[in-house]
Amino acid sequence: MVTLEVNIHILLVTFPAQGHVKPAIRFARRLTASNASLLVSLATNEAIGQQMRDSGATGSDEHINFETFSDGLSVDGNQHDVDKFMAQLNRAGPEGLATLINDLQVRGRPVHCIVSNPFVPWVVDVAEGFGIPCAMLWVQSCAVYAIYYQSLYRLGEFPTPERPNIDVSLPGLPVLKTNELPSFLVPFAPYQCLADAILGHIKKIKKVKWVLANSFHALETEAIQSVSELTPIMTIGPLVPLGLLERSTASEVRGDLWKSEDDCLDWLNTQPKESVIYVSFGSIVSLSPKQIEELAWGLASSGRPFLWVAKPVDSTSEFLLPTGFLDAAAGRGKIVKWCPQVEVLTHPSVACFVTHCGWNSTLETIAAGTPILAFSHWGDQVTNAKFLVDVYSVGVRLERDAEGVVRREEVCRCIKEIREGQRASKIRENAMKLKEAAREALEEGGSSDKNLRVFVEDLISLAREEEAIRVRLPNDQSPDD
Ligand SMILES: O=c1ccn([C@@H]2O[C@H](COP(=O)(O)OP(=O)(O)O[C@H]3O[C@H](CO)[C@@H](O)[C@H](O)[C@H]3O)[C@@H](O)[C@H]2O)c(=O)[nH]1
Repeated sequence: MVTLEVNIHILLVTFPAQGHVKPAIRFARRLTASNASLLVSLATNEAIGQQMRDSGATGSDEHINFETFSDGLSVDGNQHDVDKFMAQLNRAGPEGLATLINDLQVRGRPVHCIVSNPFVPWVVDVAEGFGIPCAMLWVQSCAVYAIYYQSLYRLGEFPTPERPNIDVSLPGLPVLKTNELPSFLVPFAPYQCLADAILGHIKKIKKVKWVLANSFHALETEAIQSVSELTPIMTIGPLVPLGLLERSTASEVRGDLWKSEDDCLDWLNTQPKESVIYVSFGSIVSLSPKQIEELAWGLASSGRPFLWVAKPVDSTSEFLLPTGFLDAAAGRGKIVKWCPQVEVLTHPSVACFVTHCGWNSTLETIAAGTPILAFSHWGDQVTNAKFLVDVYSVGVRLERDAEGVVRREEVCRCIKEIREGQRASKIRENAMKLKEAAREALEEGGSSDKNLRVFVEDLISLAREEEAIRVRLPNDQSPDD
């Protein structure tokens, strides 16, 4: 391991959401494990910072420091109106972040590089204002990156209000129907502010020195090749705990925003091998009461044990299970509000995962080699589902009816399909091959390992140059003067 005379301090600014905090912490761990000269400060807004402290997510790690910046909202402020929240974050975030950077300088921790994940385009401007080199940690798939990039620059034909339903054909990707594109790109789709934020971030990509993607080459070879011809990208994933790939038993800072009900692992210990259906929709997706009802009765009538993460969207709402369901599923079903997903996915009792196909869940499942029942909702999830089912062939898609509901019969049909018959065997075989490919990407000399080293070496060279300039300059001059 190369060590430097100076420490290199990386400020990792994460969008305040579970699906962004988790890969950011895992990236921080990879960096600090790769070189003893690297220190990482992970920064998010005050509300999420508080939530992380409350759930014990900030755990101890001598090379990773947890910081917050102000977005002008109180820590217990209502963040559930996405439009208002994004507007506030865009308005107050830049000043809050600039204050934090100055404060770190005063505390003797000048920042050498800023890394941000998507949805916070203003971070690039703040970094530029301070003259600090900037990287983007892309926390979705490279295929999705390619789609957003080409939509931004209209490099292909995309749906418009006049022609909302077209097939989109882009190099290196399968033909995508409108409902397989990241939903923010579909005309009149909800959460336009998120489309603006993500496209706004990609627009600034020319000012960013490195784009580091949480993916791996063997998974997305063609998409990576085709997008690389347009704009540079380096895969450094999958950002999953190494224990998931059986490479290490090192403990991880888990980064959960909610207290995890770890005793579900004891319950899993009592279940037969490869029998349990694990069900979770990540941190943001909410199901309609009708959908909860259909899913519940589908699980109850599947005849199999299940572990269901039934999380209310926020502290003011409840997750209402249908009357009689708990009695019907007694002894066979376990319901929790949050679980240690990585441990669950690797538990020998788990047979398959009913997932919303968020990118972290997707990569964790791939790394665990667990077959998937794809139940996507919006954003990149729909594109991830397309790839999981039709390209990687590691899952089965739960189909919605004309009202947009996945009915109980469909739940049962898919559980049967992923467990029995020829397609099920092929899916299990493919899942094991992808797991192996994920392991290879991360092992020494693997594609993601090499890219991470390139990034770290670039940082070291930059720090050396800066140090050389500082030594040559008189004491009262900074390199920028
Ligand atoms: O009980 C649970 C449930 C989830 N998780 C973890 O929470 C994370 C969830 O991330 P993800 O699967 O990506 O879902 P979301 O939180 O919904 O992520 C949002 O952000 C992602 C990155 O932008 C997008 O890919 C998703 O579509 C978007 O919904 C994963 O690491 C899970 O292991 C737990 O630890 N315990």
